[in-house]
Amino acid sequence: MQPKITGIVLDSIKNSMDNDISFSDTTVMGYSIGTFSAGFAVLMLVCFASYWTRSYLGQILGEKVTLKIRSKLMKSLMYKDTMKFYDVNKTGDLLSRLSADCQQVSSGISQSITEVLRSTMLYGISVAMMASISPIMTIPVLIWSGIYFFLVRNYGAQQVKVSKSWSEKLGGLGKISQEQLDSIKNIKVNNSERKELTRYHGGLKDLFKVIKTRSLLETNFSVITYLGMDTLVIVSLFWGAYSILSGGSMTIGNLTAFLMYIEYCSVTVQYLGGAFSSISKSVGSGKRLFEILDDDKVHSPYKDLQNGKLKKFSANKVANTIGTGFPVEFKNVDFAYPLRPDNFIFKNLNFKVQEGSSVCIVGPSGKGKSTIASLLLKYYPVNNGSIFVNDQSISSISSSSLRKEIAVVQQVPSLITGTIKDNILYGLTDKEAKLVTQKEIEEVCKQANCHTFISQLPNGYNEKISGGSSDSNSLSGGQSQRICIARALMKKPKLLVLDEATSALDVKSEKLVNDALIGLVKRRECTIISIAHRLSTIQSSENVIVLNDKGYVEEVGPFWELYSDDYSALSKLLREDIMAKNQEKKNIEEDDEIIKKNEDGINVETNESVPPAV
Ligand SMILES: Nc1ncnc2c1ncn2[C@@H]1O[C@H](COP(=O)(O)OP(=O)(O)OP(=O)(O)O)[C@@H](O)[C@H]1O
Repeated sequence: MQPKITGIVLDSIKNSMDNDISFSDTTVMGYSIGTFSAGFAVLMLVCFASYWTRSYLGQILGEKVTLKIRSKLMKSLMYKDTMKFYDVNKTGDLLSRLSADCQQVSSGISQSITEVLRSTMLYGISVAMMASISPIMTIPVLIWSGIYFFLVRNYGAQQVKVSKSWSEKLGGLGKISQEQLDSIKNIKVNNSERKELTRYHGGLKDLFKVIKTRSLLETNFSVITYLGMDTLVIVSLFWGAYSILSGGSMTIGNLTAFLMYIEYCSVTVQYLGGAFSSISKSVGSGKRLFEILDDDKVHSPYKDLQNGKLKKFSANKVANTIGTGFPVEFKNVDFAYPLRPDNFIFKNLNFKVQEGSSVCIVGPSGKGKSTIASLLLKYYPVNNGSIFVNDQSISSISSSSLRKEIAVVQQVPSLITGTIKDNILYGLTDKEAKLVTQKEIEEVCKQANCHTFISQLPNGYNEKISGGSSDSNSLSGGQSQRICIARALMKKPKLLVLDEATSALDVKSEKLVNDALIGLVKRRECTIISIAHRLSTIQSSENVIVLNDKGYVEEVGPFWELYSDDYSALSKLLREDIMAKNQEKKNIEEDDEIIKKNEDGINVETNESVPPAV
C-alpha cells in the first residue's frame, strides 16, 4: 500500500500547490494531512509487528525443522540392522549429512518457503496495484513475469543437480578429514603429512570446482533478473513521462507509485530468486538425506517383528541340553560381504558348538574368523544356509532380541564417554542397571581382572573416561580390554563371543581372565566362542575349530587331542605361526644390524669401514 499512498499524497500536495492551499488545509482522501499521517503511522506499526512475528516464528520453525530432521536421521542411522550401510557410507560423509545437509534442507523448508509465499503475495499485489494505475503499462511487467517463471524453473533444475554434487563433494571431504584425524598417529609415524595434505587438497579442489559452477549459475541468474527489472523501470519511466507530458491520464503521483511498485517487484524477485536457490539446494541435499531414510524401507526388522515376519529370540533352555549356555550351529553357510558379492568367504561352512562348551576358532589370517562373529550377531545376512542359536534359525528372529542375549568382546576395545561404572553397565537396560549392586560390579570386575586397577584410580568406579578406543580414552589397551570383558560378563550372557579379546593382556592377566571364563564353562552357564592366535588362549578352550585357507572347516576336535597330534591341522598351523614369528624376529634383527652398521660408517655389503663424508 505504501507506494499507492505515497502517490496519493504527492498528487494531493501538487493539487494544494496548484490551488494555493496551505499545508494545514491540505486533505488526503478526505482527511486532514495530520489525521492521515497518524493513521498511516498506525498502519506501519501493525506492519512492523507482523514482520517481527513472521521473522521470529520463521527462525524458530527453521530450527525446529532442523532438529526434527536430525533426530529422524540419527534414529534411522542407529536402527540400521546390518552393517552393509556403514560399509558403504563412511562416518565423515554421514557427519556431513547430519550437519551441512540437514541445515540446508531445513533452511529451504522453513525460511525459503515462507519467503516464497510472502514474496509471491507481494509480487501479485504489486502487479494488481500497477494494473489499477495503468493496465497498459502493466503489460511489459506481465511479459517479464512469464519469462521469469521459465527462467526460475530452468535455474531450479540445474541448481538441484549442482547442489547434490556440492553435498557429495563436501561429504567426501568430511570422509577424508575424519579418516586422517582418526589415524593421525599412523600418519605421523610414516611421515605422511604432506601426502595426506595433498589428498585433502584434492578433495578441496573437487569441492571448489562445484562451487565455481554453482556461483556461475547464481550470478547469471541474478544478473538476468536485475537486467529484466531495470529494463522495466526505464520503459515505465519513459512511458509514464510521455503520458503525463502528452496530457494522458497519468499523474506524477501515479507514476511515482507505479515506479515504486516496480521497485517492490524487483526486490521480491530478488528474494524469490534467493529462496528458489535455497529450495533447490535443499532438494539436492534432501536427496542425500533420503538415501539414508529410504534404506530403512528395504529392510525394517522392527516392522517385521510387529507384523510377525520375524520372531523374538527365545533364551529358554532347549530340551535335553546340559546347562543353560546356547548351542550354536552353522549349517551349509555360504557368505560373501555385500561390498564384494563375488568373493565368497565361506562356501558350505558347517560346524556345531555344544551348549555350555568353549570352542576356539583358529585359522590363517584373513580367512573369516571374525566374519563368523559378525554372522552370529546378524551384522550381515548369509547368502545361503542357516545359523542356529539355541535351536532357532537367526534369519527368522529379530536381531535386537538375539543381540540382547549375546555378549561380544572385540579385539579393539570401544568404550563410551562416562564413568567406568557406566561402561561396565552399558550392555544392560536402564532398569536392569538400577538393580545391579556395587558388590556385583566388583565381583564381575574381579573376574575380568580389572578391579585392582579401577580401585587405584582417583575416583575408582566413578572415574570419568572419554569414549572411543584406548588412543583417546586415557586407559591402556589392556585396561580398556578388561573393562570390555567385565561389560560382557555383566550381561550374564548364555553365549559369549571373544574376538581376540585378550590380545592386549599380559600373560598373568590373560590367565586370570581365562580361568574365570573356564569357570563359566565348567558350570555350563555359558557357551564361549573365541577367536585367537595365541596358544595360551587356544589351550584354554575345550575344543578347536580349524579353518583352512579356503574358508572351510579343516578340523574339529578337543584341543589336547589335536595339539598332541603332530600331523593335525592345528599343530601345522601353530608350527607355521612360530616359523613366521621367528622369521619376523630375524628380519627385525637384520634391519637393526644394517641400521647400526650405517650409523657406525661400515659398508653393509663389504663390511669395510667407510670414511665419513666431508
Ligand atoms: N566389511 C567387509 N567388506 C568386505 N570384505 C570384508 C569386510 N570385512 C572383512 N572382509 C574380508 O573378509 C575376509 C575375512 O575377514 P576376517 O576379518 O573375518 O578375517 P580373520 O580370519 O578374522 O582375519 P585376522 O586373523 O587377520 O583377524 C578378509 O579377506 C577381509 O578382507
